[in-house]
Amino acid sequence: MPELVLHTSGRTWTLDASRSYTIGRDQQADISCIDRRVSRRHLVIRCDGGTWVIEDLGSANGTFAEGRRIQRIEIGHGSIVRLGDVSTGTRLDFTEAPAAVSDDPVDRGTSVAAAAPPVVPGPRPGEVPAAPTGVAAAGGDDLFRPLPHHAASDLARAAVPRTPADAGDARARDIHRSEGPPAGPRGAAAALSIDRDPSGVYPLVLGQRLRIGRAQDNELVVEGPYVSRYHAEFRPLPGGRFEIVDLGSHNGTYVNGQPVGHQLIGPYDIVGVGHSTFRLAGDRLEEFVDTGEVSFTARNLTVTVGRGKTILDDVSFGVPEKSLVAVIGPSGSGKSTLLRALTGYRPADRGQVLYDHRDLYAQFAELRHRIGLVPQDDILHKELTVDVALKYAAKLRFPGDTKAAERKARIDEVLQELRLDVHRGKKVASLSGGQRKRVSVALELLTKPSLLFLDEPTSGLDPGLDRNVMKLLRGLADDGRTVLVVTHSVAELSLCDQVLVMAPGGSVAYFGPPGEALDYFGHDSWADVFSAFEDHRDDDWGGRWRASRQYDRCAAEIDSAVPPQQPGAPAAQPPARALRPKPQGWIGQLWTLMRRYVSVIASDKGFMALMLLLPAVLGGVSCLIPATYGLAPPPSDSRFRYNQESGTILLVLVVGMCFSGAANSVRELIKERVIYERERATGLSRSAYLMSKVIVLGLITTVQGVIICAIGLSVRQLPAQGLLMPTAVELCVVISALGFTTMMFGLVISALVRTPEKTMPLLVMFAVVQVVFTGVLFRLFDSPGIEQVGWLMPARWAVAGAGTTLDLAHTMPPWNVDKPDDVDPLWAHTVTQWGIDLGVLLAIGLVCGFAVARLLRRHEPEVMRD
Ligand SMILES: Nc1ncnc2c1ncn2[C@@H]1O[C@H](COP(=O)(O)OP(=O)(O)OP(=O)(O)O)[C@@H](O)[C@H]1O
Repeated sequence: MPELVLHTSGRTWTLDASRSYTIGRDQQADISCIDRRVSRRHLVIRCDGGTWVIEDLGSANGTFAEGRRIQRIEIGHGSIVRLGDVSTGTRLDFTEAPAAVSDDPVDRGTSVAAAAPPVVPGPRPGEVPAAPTGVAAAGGDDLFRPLPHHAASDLARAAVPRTPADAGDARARDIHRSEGPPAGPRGAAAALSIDRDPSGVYPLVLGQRLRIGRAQDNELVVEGPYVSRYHAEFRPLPGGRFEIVDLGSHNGTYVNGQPVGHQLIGPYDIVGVGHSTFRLAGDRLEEFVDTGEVSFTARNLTVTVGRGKTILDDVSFGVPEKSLVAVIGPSGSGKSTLLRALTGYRPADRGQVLYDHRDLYAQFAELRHRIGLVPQDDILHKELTVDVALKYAAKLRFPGDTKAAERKARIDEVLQELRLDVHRGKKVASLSGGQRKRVSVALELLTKPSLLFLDEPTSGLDPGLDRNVMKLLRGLADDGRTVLVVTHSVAELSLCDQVLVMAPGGSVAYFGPPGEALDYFGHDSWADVFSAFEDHRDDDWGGRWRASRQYDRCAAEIDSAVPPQQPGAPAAQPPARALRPKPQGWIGQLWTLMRRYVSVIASDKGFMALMLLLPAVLGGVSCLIPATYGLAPPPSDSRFRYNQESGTILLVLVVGMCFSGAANSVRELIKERVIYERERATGLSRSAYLMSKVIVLGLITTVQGVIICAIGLSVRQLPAQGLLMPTAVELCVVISALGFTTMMFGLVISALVRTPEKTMPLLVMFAVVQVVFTGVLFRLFDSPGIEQVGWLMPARWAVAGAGTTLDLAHTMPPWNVDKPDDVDPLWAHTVTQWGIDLGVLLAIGLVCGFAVARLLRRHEPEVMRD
């Protein structure tokens, strides 16, 4: 009986007549295929009474030969069969094995491969041409899985899978490797999806582009909140190769986790667009949509702080897909540290976090879009209504070309899913703790993350709400997400699939089903377990866990997640360029942030009133100072030569503006630090964020400056003419500039402190220091040390600027009556000096801006720092 040779997707099997072969997507199939259109057990090939036959095993999409669906046909040399689709389905070509082969099946297969490359028959009329030769064809073998070990050994005796002309193929791969980017992340990425079925397989027509995006007129429509309408394009290159080109997408196109503008794609490369990843497989493109059915594994995570103190100790566990995992443990056992390590906020010093076999730290730029994190504190502006808060969040996270209607539709969907629609018009501040937590979860769900982390979502909630929130999380996991929740509450652990128990010292004490946990510890209640942790803090809880039989089960899962190309690789940092926001998004982000900020301010009527009242009062109190000549010098016919009060009035105006400017901003960063941290991790631009504060607060402060001046100067006599402009206008410019700079100082304080309470003492200190350094109370110039410190003070330069306009040096009495011309050089009544004073004042503000940007960096997820 002649042996039959099967050729498909660049591979060849020599079939032995003494046995049958199943083909299907099932890993247990003799020949396992990953085309999604192929059923798990699609067909069987066997030799029946001396004739080779194919029998469809009731496949969903059918088996086709000669343009029609078949149930059973005889096959032989030249037969062509397609699986799943009549013209584009996976193609099987059959030829007879060459006669001159050795008796040994393995040798036989090898000799066929080496000596006689299989002859694949040409297409019949109506057939799509066979896979293109050359590079694209070489990648085609990936459509078929490596055989499971048991099947491989079994088949080695009878069917020898091999690529067409192995040597030539190897050469083709070498060419790919030598011409592509260096090894590293590329190799790591090759592990992706090898054991997953693609969600879709699309034919690539040689010479034709394939555009990917949300819009329906793309050749490949990809849905998702992170996909732009026209996102990226596979472009053909000579030689059957393809490059991926980003079409200016909002959230980027990634190759092996790194953002690219355009890049040549080889068969080992993974292209990321939104929640989809693509891989070239011969003459087709495989799509893998992340629907939450992915593994998530922590391997040997270790975090050390200070002088080598370990706060997370070799933590390993593997989270099954679509599961709810609770992390519990006594206070200080490293739960928050673990969460920060798992989400990339503070990567572990050693170890790996593997998401779908991909290194999260190395590929954070792309994978961050798959992660949702609900921190302990709310990540919404409490002043806004639920609807408005979600609207701004969606604007910041979705691509710029997402229509308002699309965003609204997603918001509606999420609100409905979390049963929040009835609360959508309410202010976040007016919601209960549990409802607020739901809104935070809703915000994170907007972008459909497949992994959701929550840090103590039930803290402060009563047992009923605790249960409600945990049930919500259970539902989210069931709907196709992996949810990991850090919690202090053990009441609802039974709702979870797994529980990770952290022990003092940051090691794992247990990981597994919650129902088996108490048995493992040998206690009746969690209170007893936690007491045992407390009483035996120095015990080796981690060692005990690793020695347990439950650990073996867990270890196997962890090992299976390791990508083969990068065993034991240290946690890598992503390249800085990966983290820079796209320039085209900057203006959009700034505009949205400014609008949101104005909405937040406008929604607080009390605060708005105070903002207007403060300068009005400060300007008003300056009017109470009795001054016959106001801010002007006494007239020449007066009996007075000097106007002492002019300095006092100026001091009150300047200090009032200092206080007002700094007070505007001193709480503005600290009060929304958690929101900033979270948004930064989702791609918010630091400079756009800072600029939004500077512009909005700058405008408010300028208005305040005008109010102070309008009230404070309206009742005063002023010198008839300023240096460049009318005196009042010139003074107003300087006072407003002072407001801007002190506002920037306030931002420095706000970025510096760790708690809002610390802002007030610092604000008071700042204001008092400014009073001292105005240069009006005592002589500052020619006082070594003090003079130089004064140069750092905005008030010093503001008084100087106003002083040049008013010619304060000659209006106020001299410091030394014997030397009336020994005047402050910064007060010289010249246009140049006015320009210098104003310039330095603004320059201090600018320096403050850089300082704020630097300080903000400290509060960002470590992987986002650039
Ligand atoms: N940056 C740091 N420097 C020094 N020690 C730190 C640092 N961060 C955390 N720690 C210490 O590491 C340990 C673990 O802290 P972590 O906040 O992760 O614990 P936790 O289990 O979340 O605690 P809790 O349940 O009280 O929130 C604590 O002892 C903490 O003091």
